[in-house]
Amino acid sequence: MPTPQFVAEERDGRFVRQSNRFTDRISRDSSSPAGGGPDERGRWPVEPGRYRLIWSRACPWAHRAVIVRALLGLTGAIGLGTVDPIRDERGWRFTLDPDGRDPVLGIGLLSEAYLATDPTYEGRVTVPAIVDTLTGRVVTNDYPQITLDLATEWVDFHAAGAPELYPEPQRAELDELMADVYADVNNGVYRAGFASSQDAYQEAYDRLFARLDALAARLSDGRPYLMGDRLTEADVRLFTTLVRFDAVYHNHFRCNRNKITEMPVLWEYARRLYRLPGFGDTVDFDQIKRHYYLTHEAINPSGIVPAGPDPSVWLA
Ligand SMILES: N[C@@H](CCC(=O)N[C@@H](CS)C(=O)NCC(=O)O)C(=O)O
Repeated sequence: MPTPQFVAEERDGRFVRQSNRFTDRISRDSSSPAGGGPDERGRWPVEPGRYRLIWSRACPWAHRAVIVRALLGLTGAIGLGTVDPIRDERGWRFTLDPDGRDPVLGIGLLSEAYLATDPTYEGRVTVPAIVDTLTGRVVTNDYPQITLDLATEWVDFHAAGAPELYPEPQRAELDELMADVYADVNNGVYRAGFASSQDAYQEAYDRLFARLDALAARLSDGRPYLMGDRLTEADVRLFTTLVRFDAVYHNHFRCNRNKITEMPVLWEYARRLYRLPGFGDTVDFDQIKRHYYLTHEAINPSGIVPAGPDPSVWLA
């Protein structure tokens, strides 16, 4: 049975994210033949049509992979399975599919793929996960690496004109920027929301808004994207938190110094991204809100899902 979400993941009132993951990779460097499993370094061969990305529309970490897959034109090369935004005590379920089973993998619960990979697995069953359709095994749930590998290992299958999301000359700066965005923003909202002491909450809140102010200052020179004129992985990573912010984090996670709609530079930037193919068209506010407000009982015991905010502001 999967571990309940976020139990026992704290230290001194501070929320600590799990680190155990499946960390194999799909790589151009794999020495395995087509149809083969991982090589001695855990590298699976790049093969269009073979792998299936499993996501929840609610999950910001999984959402990044879906945006990157769309931006790079990999929708035909890598399949997509969608779990129900509401986990029950068995974890993520394919209840949105006919007969409650993923039509390609034939499983009803994502945990089946995890246990097929490692029958002794006791970590969290998380999305995103990339599953091998030939064996039903989880290749990776290592979400930071998944998107970087889509950008760098799948280049032979990118659409013509696809953006270079992780450009070599900018990697040092990008890595530093993405580390800050992760610590203070992507994970920062969770650190505020799941803090169980006032001090831990305050620290996360302060760091979150200091970082958002710094990001707004960075964008205030008129650049369209964080790294300048070109869209990169950093924009994808920031977007998935910004798009959930007013609907969930501001209220549910008490990140309420202000809404994103009240930060003019960030709001304009977020809406610019929202309008790009792959971004707004992969956002589902209903599933996002139902996931957070219905499954974090400790934070929202009534299970009431707020009616607002009006999502049409994103397209105004
Ligand atoms: N927890 C993952 C990141 C992805 C993640 O947290 N996904 C969430 C959904 S947003 C999940 O699947 N949670 C299920 C659980 O923690 O049991 C990790 O740190 O490796």
